[in-house]
Amino acid sequence: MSDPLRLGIAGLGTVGVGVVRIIRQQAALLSARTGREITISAVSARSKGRDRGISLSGYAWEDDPVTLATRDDVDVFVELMGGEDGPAKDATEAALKAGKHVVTANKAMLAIHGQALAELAESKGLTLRYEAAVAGGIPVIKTLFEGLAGNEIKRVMGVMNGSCNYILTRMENSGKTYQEIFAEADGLGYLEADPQLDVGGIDAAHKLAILSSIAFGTKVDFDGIQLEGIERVSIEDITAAADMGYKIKLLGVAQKTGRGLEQRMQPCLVPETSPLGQLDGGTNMVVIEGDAVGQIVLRGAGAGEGPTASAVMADVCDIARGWSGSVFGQPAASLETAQSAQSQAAAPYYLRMALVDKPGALAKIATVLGEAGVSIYRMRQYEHDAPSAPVLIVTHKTTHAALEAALENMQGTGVLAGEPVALRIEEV
Ligand SMILES: NC(=O)C1=CN([C@@H]2O[C@H](COP(=O)(O)OP(=O)(O)OC[C@H]3O[C@@H](n4cnc5c(N)ncnc54)[C@H](OP(=O)(O)O)[C@@H]3O)[C@@H](O)[C@H]2O)C=CC1
Ligand SMILES: N[C@@H](CCO)C(=O)O
Repeated sequence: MSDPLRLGIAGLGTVGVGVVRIIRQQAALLSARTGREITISAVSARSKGRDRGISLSGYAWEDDPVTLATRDDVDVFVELMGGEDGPAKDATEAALKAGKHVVTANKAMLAIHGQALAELAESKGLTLRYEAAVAGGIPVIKTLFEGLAGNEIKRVMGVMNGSCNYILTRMENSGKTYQEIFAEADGLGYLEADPQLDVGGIDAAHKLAILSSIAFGTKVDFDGIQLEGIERVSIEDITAAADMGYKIKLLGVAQKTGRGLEQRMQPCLVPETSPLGQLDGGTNMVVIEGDAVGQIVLRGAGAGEGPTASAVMADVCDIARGWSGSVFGQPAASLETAQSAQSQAAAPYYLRMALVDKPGALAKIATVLGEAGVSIYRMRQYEHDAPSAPVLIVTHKTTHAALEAALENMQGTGVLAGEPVALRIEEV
């Protein structure tokens, strides 16, 4: 049997503790599978005295993650602290400069600094792996790297933030408002310390940026993502969408078009019978379309101690086996700079509006839509007591530009009793 693979783990929170637990509980299985013992030389976290519910005996303690990352008895630096910059980035860079492989779960760091870190790792002939950074326990990075290596990837999409999917599903099941369910999720500890990372769509967009790079051979381009969170999704829209046969999901979509790389993370309607429509609670789903394989769907836990530690250990095991490879699936120097493109592909849209309840109001809206070239596919007006009439419209496929023109022209009709809501319907 080869020499042990010695880890230095910085970060002993949810994920770090999960990794230590697997290494302690599954030592025999891990060495049988990799042909090497996997050991922990040293650990680091902020507070040494904190009870973490696991024994850390036998591991050296370092207060400073950079010192940990560069220790002589560390072969692989495992970064599980989080944060785009600060100690996570400092220690990752220090580890690579000191000749250590790195495994991280840190999507924020990779979405912003992925290219520079990849270039550094590859210049040193080192491995930088991050299976846990996207969709937690779902092996989506490995699927793209290995299982789909023979495919030209056409589209990647999915629900990649469990907290948002939990909130949207709970709103749907309970009929409660966004504000009520946000407070509930926060109270249950389901949200990041900065909840804006979740509900603002930023965490999910970090993940999408990483997937796009691997799928399309482009440099990670977080800034190129058209981003909108779930804060403005109302219970009225969730209920109305359900009535028309749809669910609202925070959906990430990335695809290469003739004009460049289209990346968007925004609330969309999906058919309730589709796999994405049936994804409830905190679960994640990633849908990948390849030219040869067609469409595949991956589903599983996107967060939590066990699932995320499982993904970290997949990377550790690959390094133990001596498997390496480029950080984003092809040499970092060969990744193209993405030309970001707004979606121009036609799609159906959902429109919810309140109209002044007087003769000809609906006709005026239909005229404005028609003049912009937007064709109505389905329409519903509900019984009402209020002076305004609630109207739902599902359009035929139309471009975003045509829809925007129609929405703008509606303002001049004098029949709107509130701001219309328009959401894209994603065909999945
Ligand atoms: N939790 C999850 O389900 C998932 C998490 N991830 C990613 O995994 C990473 C870790 O997440 P998670 O375990 O949830 O985070 P936690 O907040 O639970 O743990 C963070 C750990 O890092 C330590 N830490 C923070 N700052 C420092 C520092 N300056 N020096 C040393 N140690 C430090 C903390 O120390 P102390 O305990 O003493 O405070 C803590 O042990 C993040 O990048 C996250 O985005 C990815 C997928 C899912
Ligand atoms: N806040 C994230 C954690 C996993 O990245 C989520 O809800 O999916």
